Amino acid sequence: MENPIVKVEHLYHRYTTQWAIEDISFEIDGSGVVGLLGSNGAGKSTTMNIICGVLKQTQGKVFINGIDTLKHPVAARKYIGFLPQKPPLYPDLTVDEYLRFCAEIHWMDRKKIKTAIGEAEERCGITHMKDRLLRNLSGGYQQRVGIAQAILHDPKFVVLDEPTNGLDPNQILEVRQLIRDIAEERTVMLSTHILSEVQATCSTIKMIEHGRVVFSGSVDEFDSYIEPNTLYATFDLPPLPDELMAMPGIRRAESVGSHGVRLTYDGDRDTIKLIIRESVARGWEMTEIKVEKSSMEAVFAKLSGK
Ligand SMILES: Nc1ncnc2c1ncn2[C@@H]1O[C@H](COP(=O)(O)OP(=O)(O)OP(=O)(O)O)[C@@H](O)[C@H]1O
Repeated sequence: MENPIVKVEHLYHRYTTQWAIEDISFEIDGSGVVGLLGSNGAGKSTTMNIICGVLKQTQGKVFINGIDTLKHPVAARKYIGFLPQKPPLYPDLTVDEYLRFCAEIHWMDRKKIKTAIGEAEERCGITHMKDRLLRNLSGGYQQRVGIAQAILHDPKFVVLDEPTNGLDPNQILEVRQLIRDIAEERTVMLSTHILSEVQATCSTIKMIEHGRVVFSGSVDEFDSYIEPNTLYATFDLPPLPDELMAMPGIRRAESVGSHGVRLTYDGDRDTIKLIIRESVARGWEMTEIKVEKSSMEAVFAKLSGK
């Protein structure tokens, strides 16, 4: 059986006396984008830095494609591309010079470097900037160069620490599209605390709080983590909220505009059926009824204990 691209086993780290992360374990496999979520200081960067071999864990193991990162760090790193929170760019180099330098520190085969740089530049939409000094690039282009260095050696696993931080809204959209593109043929893990970013780019989520994994699953599972208990209905001849509150299973009712009503209910499908029957019987002329899920923000707040 093939090894998962990443396996983290009982990972602990402390910088000083307190644990920054405690007993983190997970596996990641297949292509797509995994979102690493968590509040400020939750332990995302610590986890990513350890996985990428730039920080040595206090305890626990990381395997990249089955390779133990402590025993064989150089072999493991061949499979990893990493864009840290602060991209390691050298402002006095041109894009081409910088990517050549990165290829050399990845010990890439010299004969393949030129082609690899050309491909990475094309992929990241920076070919026309290849002779520009990095200091003269906009934040969005600098981020693309950072992503280009992370995919230059064609790694199976790419780690991006807050890749859209500091970009303007247009640059954010472009970089997210680029991330989705590069995740078509490899696994990408990105950290963020922007929930719309997770919805726009990720297929699965791992959430860390106080150094521990508090959620692991699909974006849909995250969305449905809080049992939905709100209904939204519209009527051509809406009833008074009190009429709805008198029905079994309805806890609250409030009017929204001239035709809408938001209802807090007991979560039972029979309550929805009852509202529909009553609407017909009493001539309220219902035009829509839907279950409203909790927002990602509400799920995030619940999981982070806030
Ligand atoms: N070099 C360091 N020395 C001491 N403590 C540190 C160091 N780096 C991080 N920490 C602490 O470790 C904990 C986890 O930090 P980490 O940077 O991993 O969190 P994060 O989830 O990436 O946060 P953010 O979203 O703010 O980047 C925090 O309490 C942080 O203060």
